[in-house]
Order: sequence, then structure tokens, then C-alpha cells
Amino acid sequence: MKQKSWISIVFSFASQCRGKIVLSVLCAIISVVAGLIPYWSVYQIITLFIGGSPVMAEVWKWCWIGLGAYAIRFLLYGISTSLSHISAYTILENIRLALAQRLMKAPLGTVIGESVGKLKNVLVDRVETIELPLAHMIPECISNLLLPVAVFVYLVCIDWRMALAMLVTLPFVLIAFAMMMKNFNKLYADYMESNNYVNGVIVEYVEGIEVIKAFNQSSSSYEKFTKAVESFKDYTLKWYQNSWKVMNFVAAVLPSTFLGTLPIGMYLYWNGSLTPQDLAMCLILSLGIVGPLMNFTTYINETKAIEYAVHDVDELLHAEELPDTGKPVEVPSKDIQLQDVSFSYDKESGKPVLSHINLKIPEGKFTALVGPSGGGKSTVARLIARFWDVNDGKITIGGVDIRSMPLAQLADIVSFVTQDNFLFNCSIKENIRLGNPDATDEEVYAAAKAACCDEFIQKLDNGYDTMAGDAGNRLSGGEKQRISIARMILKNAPIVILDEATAFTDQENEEKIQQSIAALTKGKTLLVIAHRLSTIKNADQIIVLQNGQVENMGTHQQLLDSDSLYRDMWEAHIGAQNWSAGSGKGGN
Ligand SMILES: Nc1ncnc2c1ncn2[C@@H]1O[C@H](COP(=O)(O)OP(=O)(O)OP(=O)(O)O)[C@@H](O)[C@H]1O
Repeated sequence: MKQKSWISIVFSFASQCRGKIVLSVLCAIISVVAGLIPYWSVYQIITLFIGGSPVMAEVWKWCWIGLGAYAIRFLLYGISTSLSHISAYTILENIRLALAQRLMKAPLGTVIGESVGKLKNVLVDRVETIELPLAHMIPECISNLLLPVAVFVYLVCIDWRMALAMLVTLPFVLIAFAMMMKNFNKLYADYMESNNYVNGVIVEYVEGIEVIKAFNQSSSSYEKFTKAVESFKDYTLKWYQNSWKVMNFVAAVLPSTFLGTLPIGMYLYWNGSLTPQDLAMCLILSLGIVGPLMNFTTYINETKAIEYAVHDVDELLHAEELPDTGKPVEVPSKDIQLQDVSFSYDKESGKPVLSHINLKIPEGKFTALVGPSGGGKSTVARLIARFWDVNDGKITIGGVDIRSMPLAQLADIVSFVTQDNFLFNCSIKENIRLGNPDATDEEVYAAAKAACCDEFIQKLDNGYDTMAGDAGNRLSGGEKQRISIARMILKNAPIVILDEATAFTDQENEEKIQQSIAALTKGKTLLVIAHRLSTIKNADQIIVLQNGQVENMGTHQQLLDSDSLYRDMWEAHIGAQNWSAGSGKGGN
């Protein structure tokens, strides 16, 4: 498929501001035309003086016309720039919103699989790269290009030979640019790739600073970081060295329009084919176009930067999307069934994580998933929440395939709490309220009490109004988990999935939370994944999962009697508990 040009991609986000862009371009063009009028006025004044005994009123008239045009030029330029800035920011807003929507619709695996650095780079830096040139290119690029063209046409009207003389240095500049452009694309692509990489490594370095410190890896000894920074410097210099010689040459040669216009102009004047006023006018104009032409050359780099940024954005915007029907469906009951489900995280080459699994999680009952590490327990939970789609088979809720349910409807009926508990940088109260944006403060406090977090929240400087960002560093893993459970309680969804949701919580609090969860999830479909088997021994049904296969299922007692794997796990758990209690570790 042919890649769309960056201009068409950018303008596909400009539907709300097309009128403003057109107006901005119009103002820029009129501003350019108005910018030529002062030259015309000067020409008229010179003609008056050369003609001898000028009428002062006429001279003043041309002065005022020149001044008026100059003022109009800047007024229109200002309007054009304002409109182009409004348009650029509108386009940026639309791009960011589209990116955020796309991330929400992408399978979680695609989002998690990308490095945070790369995503941040696209969402923040790359999108920002588009703003400045876009806002300035519309008015400035147009005027910087149109002005020399208009001057050239004007010179042709005065004397075509002078117009050509003005271009005498242009071939040298074009040859130099052609030479620079030979390697430019490749060097710029390398530079951008290296820029992406260094961004990713820096974010990883900051996120992993705890581990880096713990293992005594300073920024100089953390090899990946050092290499990334060094290679970025190398690529930047390579790209810069390729352009700076040409840019300096252009900066020296391009303004030398005099080299052509002065000798040829003098020759034509002595020849009698150019009047002194025309000669003066041609010399003034040929100098006047130097600035705009120099400005125009700076857009070569800017255009490339936008092109790359837009293509990165476009790539993310076309990331794989989970099909979403959008049409709410009737879900008659809340029992969950996995029918012949197979799944692999890497469809092409990965080994299957789940193979032809069949299991039923009945409505209103407490089901537990247990098994050795890596057996696929969390994968089952994530597939039910549709973080990914199954490769084969299907998952149904109340007999309805979850793929035919809108994602929003599924998210409404399923509460999913994992061990990675993310707190947004808003107050603790608002973090809990995310579970149900309509909940009153009293409901938030009640949920916090049920999740055993009221006590430690009250002790924070501003209680429930403490910002999670400030408190986040002071909250333990267990405390953050309890806030997530409070969120889940507030959400009050009919299906609750807890994936090691209390793993970091101490024994005393865990028992309280378990009781609270048991009370609050009565009548709900509850699926719990836990390594501490004592927390799930009262489950109505325990499913043992090993190597992506259902090994066995039954109640705690049935499995103890019939399943050696479960019995071993239970004995190991009880042994660890006794050891822990005996050694006074206080764990579970
Ligand atoms: N995002 C992922 N991308 C690729 N492979 C993954 C991903 N998440 C898990 N896996 C792999 O899938 C397999 C099953 O993982 P899963 O987390 O479902 O097991 P689990 O039984 O929940 O393990 P644990 O008890 O240790 O949490 C493992 O081999 C794991 O390495």
C-alpha cells in the first residue's frame, strides 16, 4: 500500500479548522503583496526626484502609501500567524485524542509491548515537533517563497535581463543542496531512529533507577545508557556535519545577488537601456529577497522533522485494534465459559500459553485459579477482561461471546484488580472514585473502610485529599493494593477478578480484606488467583492450571483427596506458613 504523504495525514486532522487555514494562507498572500508596495513607493519617489523638482505633496503621498502598506503587511501577517497557531494547536489536539483513543482500543499487549519511552516520545515529543513548523510554515513558508517569486515577476516587468541577473548565484545553491540531499534522507532517518532509541533508554533508566542503584550501576557503568547516549551524539554529529557545510555555503552565496545585478545593471545603464530609477529599484529588490530566501531554506530540516513525526504518529494510529461492535448486547447471566480456548502472546512464533482449555466459572460463585508459576492463570484472567483476544475457541459471558460485546459494556460488568496497582496523580479520594465516578464521598469512605484502607489514609497529611503522587512514594505495595480493592468495591460490577490482588498485604489485613471481599461479592461471579492457598480454600470451585492445561478442578477437600499437585502445593504453603510463624517473620 502506498504510504500517505505527511501533508494529507496532517490535514485529515484539520476538519474543524480548514476555514482558518485557508484564511491564514489568504492573509499571508495579501501580506506578501502589501510587502511589495513600499518598494513600489520608493520607486515612485526615486522617479520623482530623478525627474527634477519633485512636488512634495506627491512625495508625501507615496511615503504614506508605502507606510500604510507596510502596516497592513504586518497586521495581516499577525492575523495569519494567529490563525495558523490556532489551527496547529487544534490539529495537535485532534492527533493526541486520536492516539489516546487508539491506545484504548489496542490490545493491551500491543500497548505494554511498546516501550514507555517510545510511546511518550510519540504522544508528547513527536506531536509537539509538528506544532512549531506547522504554525509557522503556513504563513512564513508561503510569504518567504511568494515574495521572491513576486519580486522576480516584478523585475521581469522592469527588465527581464535584470531578473535573470538576480538569479546568477542560484545554480550554485541548487547544486550544493542537491549534494546535501543525496545523503540527507538516510542520515536523518538514522538520526531519528537513534533519537527514538535514546528516548526509550532514558525513560527505562529513570523508571529502573531503583534496580540500577541496588545493583550499583551508575549512569556511566550502565552500559546500555552510555552506549545509547554516545550513539545519539554520533548520529547527530554525522547528520549535522552533512548539512552545516552546505548551509554555510548557501548562507554565503545566496545573499550575493549583487554579483549579478550590479555589473549587469551598470552595463545596461551605460548602454542606455536601463533608467537610473529602474537600476536603483532592481538593486533594492534583489537585496530585499535575500532574507526570505534564507528563511525558506531553514524549512528543509523542519519539513523532514514533521514528516518523520507524522509517520510515527500514523504508525501508532494504525496499530492493531481490538474489534469493537459498539452495539450493547443482552447478557442474560454472568457465568463465564472458556470453550476450547488456545492462546499465545506471540501469534506467529510464540509457544502456546493456553491449549484447548475448557472451563466454567459459574455465576454467583467463588472460583479460584491455582497452579505453578507460569501455568497461565493471569492469562486466563486477562483474556476474560479482553486485554487480548483468544487465538482459538471463545470466551462467553452468559452465553454471549465477549468479542461481540462492546468493550465498554464488558468493562462495566467486569472488575479486574491485579497486583500492579496504578495510582493516578490526583487525590486518593479521586483515585478510589475512579471505580464509580458518580459515587458520593460517603460511598468512597465506605468502600475504603471495607478495603481496610481508611485507617492509613486518615493518617496522611491531607487524609483523603492527599495527592496520590505525593503519597505514592510513602504508600506500601499493600496499601496501594487496598486502594485498588476499594476502587473495585465502589465499582460494584457483577463479575470480580482478583489476580494476586492482596499479595502484598500483611496477614492481619489480608484476613480482614478477604472477609470484606467475601461479604461484598456475595452473589457475584468471583474469580480469584492467589498463591496463598489459605485465602481460597473456601472457594466453591478450585481450578488447578498447569502448563496451560486444566489439571483438575473441585473443592479444596476434593482436590486434597484426589490431586497430588494440589496436595503438594497445599503442603508447601502450610509448611511455609508454619516456618514463617515459627521464625517470627510474620508472613503468611
Ligand atoms: N505479556 C506477555 N508477553 C509474552 N509472554 C507472556 C506475557 N505475559 C505472560 N507471558 C508468558 O505466558 C506464560 C503464562 O504466564 P501467566 O502470567 O499467565 O502465568 P501465571 O500462572 O499467572 O504465573 P504467576 O503465578 O507466576 O503469575 C508464562 O510463560 C509467561 O512468561
